[in-house]
Amino acid sequence: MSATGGVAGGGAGTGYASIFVQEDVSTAEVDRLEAVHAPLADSVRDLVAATIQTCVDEDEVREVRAEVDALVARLRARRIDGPAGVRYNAEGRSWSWGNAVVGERNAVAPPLDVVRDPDDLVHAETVLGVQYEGPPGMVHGGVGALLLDHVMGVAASARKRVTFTGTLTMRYVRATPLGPVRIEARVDREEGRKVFVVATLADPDGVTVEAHGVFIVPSWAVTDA
Ligand SMILES: CCCCCCCCCCCCCC(=O)SCCNC(=O)CCNC(=O)[C@H](O)C(C)(C)COP(=O)(O)OP(=O)(O)OC[C@H]1O[C@@H](n2cnc3c(N)ncnc32)[C@H](O)[C@@H]1OP(=O)(O)O
Repeated sequence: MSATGGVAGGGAGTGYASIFVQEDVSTAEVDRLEAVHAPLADSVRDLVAATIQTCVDEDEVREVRAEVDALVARLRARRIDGPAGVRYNAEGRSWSWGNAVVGERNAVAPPLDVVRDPDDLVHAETVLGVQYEGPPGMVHGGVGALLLDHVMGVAASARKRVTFTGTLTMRYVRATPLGPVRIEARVDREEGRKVFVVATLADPDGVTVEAHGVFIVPSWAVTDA
């Protein structure tokens, strides 16, 4: 999120008009809310991992389930109706709390902080735990594609330009062990509304996945800026 600016977008008929929403809220207030909610998502991540790994007895599992159901009911007592969408303020701060990769409130998302360097290399690091397993002890191939897609999308989208994934090609060079990973992406070239992006996913021993993508500035998002 820190790598993207606000995007005035989602024209009539696109279906996106209601999810790119400008809000009259200060950056300080958005930061304050994130500081309250992000730790809850962290705790839920721990809950997911604990649910996979627990060896407690069956009665304990049933009791924990009842407690979790009660917590869910408390959180749902007041809630938005539908997805969190992408929001931005007049200061250019954007936030997408439900995003599957970077959503600050989304426990499904690994805690991925995407950074854009001054030379436009976009990168992110995270540790993939037991929740992301595919082959035994290894990262699920779709999870690798998910992370790459997002970081590549940030690279393609640049500051005030929004792009959508058109085509993604993955070459799985070798299996990625669960644990620390680094994703890097950069724009290779542009042709009209098409942005060609190259990227890698790596473990500490080197590249495990190479990716090429075509990201498209949708016709409804074309601006003069
Ligand atoms: C606050 C804001 C934050 C914003 C977030 C920032 C970071 C977020 C990061 C998120 C990252 C996660 C990101 C996600 O998860 S994005 C979600 C996954 N992607 C989608 O859902 C996309 C669905 N498809 C579409 O919306 C449209 O089909 C698009 C927008 C792709 C094109 O529809 P449009 O009507 O505009 O296009 P056009 O027909 O005029 O064609 C234009 C040109 O493009 C070429 N072409 C067309 N389709 C494809 C294709 N599939 N592959 C390759 N090329 C394609 C076409 O030949 C033509 O080329 P040329 O003939 O001119 O040479």
